Amino acid sequence: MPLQFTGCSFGYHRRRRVLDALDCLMPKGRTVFLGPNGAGKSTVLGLAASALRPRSGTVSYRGIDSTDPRSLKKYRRRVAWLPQDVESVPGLTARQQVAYVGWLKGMSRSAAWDESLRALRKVELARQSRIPVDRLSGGQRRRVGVAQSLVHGAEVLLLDEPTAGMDPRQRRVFHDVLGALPASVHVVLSTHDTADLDTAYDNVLVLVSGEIVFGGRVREFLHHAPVGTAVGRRAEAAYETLTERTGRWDS
Ligand SMILES: Nc1ncnc2c1ncn2[C@@H]1O[C@H](COP(=O)(O)OP(=O)(O)OP(=O)(O)O)[C@@H](O)[C@H]1O
Repeated sequence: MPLQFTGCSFGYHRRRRVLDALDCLMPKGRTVFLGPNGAGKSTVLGLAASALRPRSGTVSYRGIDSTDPRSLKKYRRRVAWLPQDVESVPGLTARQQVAYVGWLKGMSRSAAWDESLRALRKVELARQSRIPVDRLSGGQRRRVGVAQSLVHGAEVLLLDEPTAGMDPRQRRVFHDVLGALPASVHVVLSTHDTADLDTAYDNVLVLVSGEIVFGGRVREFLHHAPVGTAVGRRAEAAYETLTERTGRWDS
């Protein structure tokens, strides 16, 4: 069973609901999560990470319910989340912070320490491993965040605009890291970048105003581009068709 939202409603504080009884299945493989600013992508990923709690409904992975306090720990061990803002733990170096996240996810101290360096190597940050995270650049901090999401070998990676602020080389490194993950790892990645969509991902989810307007394979998504669209523009055109069809502006 993949990651599943069932009748999930959520709003921040007492404000209007961002999600209203959302039913959604995030299938196996690499899923790119698209939608206009403010559509609710970060909210969905935060709920999937169990960092946010739905007002009603459930979020589960392979039948493990994140909204049940008895299974929350088990759920969190399977899931890794890279939020939009990677926080630095004051005083910790890049390696210490990545190891700390591994330990929080249930690894032994020594395994977390060893794996932290391996994860930092993957994102080409081994040389900066002794530098406090709050002294790294924005793009480097995002790479620490990617290392944090890799450290404990999670079954599900939830990545919220992971390449924002990365230079072109590091974006390539990131996509290589993604490509080298075992096929069994589920990846859900939010982005506004539709380039390379057909080669980098298996599935597409499009969210508009808290509603899924498309969920399916990349091939089916590309069929939404108007006939005659140049091959290089098909993903962008399909996205425009699907988001404009709703006739609403989200930002
Ligand atoms: N911490 C918060 N407090 C109050 N409202 C919030 C908070 N975070 C998000 N929202 C609101 O929830 C809605 C969905 O926001 P969200 O960040 O999930 O969208 P998004 O699709 O990720 O947007 P973007 O593409 O700009 O990152 C927006 O109306 C936003 O203003």
